[in-house]
Amino acid sequence: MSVDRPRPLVAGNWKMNGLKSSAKVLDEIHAGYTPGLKAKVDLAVCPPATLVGPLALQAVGSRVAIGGQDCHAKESGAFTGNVSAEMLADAGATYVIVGHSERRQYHGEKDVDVCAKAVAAHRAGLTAIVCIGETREEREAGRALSVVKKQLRGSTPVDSNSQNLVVAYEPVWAIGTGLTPTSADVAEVHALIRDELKRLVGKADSARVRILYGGSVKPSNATELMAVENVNGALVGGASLVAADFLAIAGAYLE
Ligand SMILES: O=C(CO)COP(=O)(O)O
Repeated sequence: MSVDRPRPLVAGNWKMNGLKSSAKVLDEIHAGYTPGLKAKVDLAVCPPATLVGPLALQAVGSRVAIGGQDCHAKESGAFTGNVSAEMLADAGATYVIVGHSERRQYHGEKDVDVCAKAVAAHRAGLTAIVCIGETREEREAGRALSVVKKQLRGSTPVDSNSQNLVVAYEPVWAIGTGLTPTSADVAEVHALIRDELKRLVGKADSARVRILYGGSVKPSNATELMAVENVNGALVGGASLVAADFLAIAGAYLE
């Protein structure tokens, strides 16, 4: 293994799912995060904002990191309903997802907004998981690479480095659909992201940034997807709600 190859990260995005009773899912993840798995892969769980504090307390000492799913660009103020990166950090989060396609689609977030949120994450000491990915129409029009490149450039703050930035490639058409790109297509996009990262974080650090694949990752396809060059883990939606499935996906790194 090359010295520079980043340690993989498997992160669960619970989206708008999870109640207090979901603590048991985290318990099950703790129980299954064996020393063998800990040696190979980092785990993070990104629950809804209401559960960030409780799950972060529950996760103390477990090496499962907790993250938010979005943050406001400002530290505080009159922004009813929003949560700042500082609040997430205060609640015990160490990651925050920004620019998820569901935020871009349903909340009209543009690259510039995503970048401002990632800046906020860095200001608060959080690692930003910056999400990018093309729609079905864009892929069919042969524009996947140019869309991903533009989103990455527009959404990544200049102060990014391999510690405070994770990139998640999530083709919109693969999210929640059971569809996944071919390994060759994933490899092509991840190679482009790696190459662009040279410009964004510098050549030396670019090899250490974790680039996750997301979109219908399941235990049944994790081994193939995680083996693709420049794939350094997964951002998992639906399958992360079931501890056994989430752990089985992470278990791809034991093979
Ligand atoms: O959007 C996703 C993770 O952020 C992927 O969701 P699914 O794994 O449910 O397709």
